[in-house]
Amino acid sequence: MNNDPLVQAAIDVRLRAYAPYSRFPVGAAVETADGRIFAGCNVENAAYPEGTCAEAGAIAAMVARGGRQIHRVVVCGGTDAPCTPCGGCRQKIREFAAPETPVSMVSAGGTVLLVRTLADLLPDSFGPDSLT
Ligand SMILES: O=c1ccn([C@H]2C[C@H](O)[C@@H](CO)O2)c(=O)[nH]1
Repeated sequence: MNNDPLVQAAIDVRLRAYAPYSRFPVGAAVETADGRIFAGCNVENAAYPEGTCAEAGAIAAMVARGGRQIHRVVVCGGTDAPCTPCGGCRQKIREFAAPETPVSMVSAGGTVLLVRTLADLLPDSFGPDSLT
């Protein structure tokens, strides 16, 4: 087990995922600069491309509560292989996180399988600062 509340949030929310097509439920949790935790799960759709990822749900929940800075991310894919964020989610995290922000991939039991920084996952990225 793991007593990190961010890990537990990702594990718990994964159980609420709606993934009838892929049968691959995912949970994600983000922690903001002020220590708040927001969680999200994947929500699939019969029109497949309309499905949304767990990370997108967690980020939307954060923004809806006024959060703007992600300090940590945890993703739980339920398998013993790390569930790394898809390319689109890496870019979504990039909008609100610094290059050194850790992204941890955990098992359903809370074992940390892999930790990468955002810059590891998305090198030479395009972000808000690129537009100024
Ligand atoms: O980091 C990830 C990887 C995959 N998925 C979802 C998308 C889809 O619903 C299912 C299979 O790809 O897993 C996520 O939510 N987050």
